Amino acid sequence: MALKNSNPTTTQSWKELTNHFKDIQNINIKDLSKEEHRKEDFSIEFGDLLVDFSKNRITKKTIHLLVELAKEVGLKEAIESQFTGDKINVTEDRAVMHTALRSTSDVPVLVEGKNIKPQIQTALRKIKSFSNKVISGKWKGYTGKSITDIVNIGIGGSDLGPDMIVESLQFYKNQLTTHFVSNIDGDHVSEIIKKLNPETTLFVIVSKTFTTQETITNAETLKNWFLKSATIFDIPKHFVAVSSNLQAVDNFGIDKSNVFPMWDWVGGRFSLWSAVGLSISLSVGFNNYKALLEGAEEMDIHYRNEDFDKNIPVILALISIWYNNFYLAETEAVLPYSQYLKKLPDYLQQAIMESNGKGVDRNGDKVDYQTGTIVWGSTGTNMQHAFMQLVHQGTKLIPADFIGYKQSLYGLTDHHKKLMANYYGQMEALAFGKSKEEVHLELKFSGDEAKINQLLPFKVFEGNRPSNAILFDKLTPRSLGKLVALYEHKIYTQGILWNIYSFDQFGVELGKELAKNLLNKQ
Ligand SMILES: O=P(O)(O)OC[C@H]1O[C@H](O)[C@H](O)[C@@H](O)[C@@H]1O
Repeated sequence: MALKNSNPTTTQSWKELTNHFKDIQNINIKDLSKEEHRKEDFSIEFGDLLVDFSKNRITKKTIHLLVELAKEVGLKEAIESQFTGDKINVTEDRAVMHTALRSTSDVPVLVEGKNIKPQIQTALRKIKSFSNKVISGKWKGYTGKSITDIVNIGIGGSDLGPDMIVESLQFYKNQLTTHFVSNIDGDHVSEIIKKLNPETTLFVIVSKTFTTQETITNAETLKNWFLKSATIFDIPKHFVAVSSNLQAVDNFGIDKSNVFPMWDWVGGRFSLWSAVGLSISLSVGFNNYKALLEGAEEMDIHYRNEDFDKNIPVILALISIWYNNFYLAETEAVLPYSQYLKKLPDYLQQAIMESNGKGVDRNGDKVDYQTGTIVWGSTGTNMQHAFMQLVHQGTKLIPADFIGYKQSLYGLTDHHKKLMANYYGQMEALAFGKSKEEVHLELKFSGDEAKINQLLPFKVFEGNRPSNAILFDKLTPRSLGKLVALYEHKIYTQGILWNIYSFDQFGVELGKELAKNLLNKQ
């Protein structure tokens, strides 16, 4: 079924939202927090995940109207179209099937009339058996030694996803050391080479197209380095590839049996659930990799079936649209209170900004409203000592997602108590601020009245700055899968609401072409 094509700003719901915004734009989160049952009414619990969105400039009416907007633009049908294999990536004439990669149901998913589930299962079995061989030490290098180091060679979606997950699941890691080479900057690969022994290193070349300049250049450099110690007959023991371009992989000299599939119905930035996640499976073992997929599937089922007002990705997408299109907020912060998630903001920048950074609607017309949010962030508590000043007292409205965990992994309870006190403390400070009266009272004992009056304006926190608390019990492969899938569905929801295509990325091409032209002229 084709996606509905309508300018959201011309819908009845948008008109009502515009009027509603005029009525409540000066609403204060502090006043809203006094409402009875505010927390319960503006929270969604889903297994080990609790999303509290009560600290937002929204009322029940806001949510109601936003949900109406989602209905009016055909979100329900759009979600079904995604899950059932319609070619919703219209500009590239492709289905978008990352959800099928993690589906454990027997229901066939047809892409161009062909059930894609069997090939997904075959690929998973291959990932499992290969990972087991390498991790157990049965897979030997050219001198008979077991593998100690994995080098993932890729960029964009073929790097950010696996890198972020491996970093986030460090606690679950096995004895293998995993490296990621992405940048065309030769100093990147050179630094990694310093750490490697060719006899015990496995190279995983990940590129959907197998034409990406950075990846192929890095792969060639690493192959040449490897061949200083080994021969071309040793390549099958040390080089594997993940790609949909079998011819190019063959030309590179990779053994056919060492190729893991990629399909055109999986977008690069949504590909860590495919064999692009091979480095993840090698690093944390296949069972943990599978648990990651299962967590994502849980979120898929929730997204597909839950009513919009209880649907976590939909609600977070709608609230974000409220700020983006009505309050005209330009950016959003993602603030994980876990050092493990330090690469999540980078990963989400590609997922979100490459998907929804579009200025033309599904009709091909230039949009006259804001799309794609700018996302940025870093881990708490470090960022409290860096950029949070601006979020608390600057002139910009920056809605923020605070991601936290009830338990820490190593169980240092003293640390964790302090970490979570900061997690909640920051959200409270943003929402409720500190009034003149409070500041005055605080300063009363510390100086004369003139000094107090001089300092007062600088110490006041306006508050009324929105945040969402995304709280899991514990960081596990499963809960991480759920978290990443949450953001994936938020992206699609927003793309549907903005009437744009979220799955192409033509905007990255021009710079590549120009770089090529410049190279050719040299
Ligand atoms: O996997 P590859 O074909 O090498 O592509 C790697 C990356 O490069 C492109 O420029 C796109 O912007 C990304 O979406 C993609 O993930």
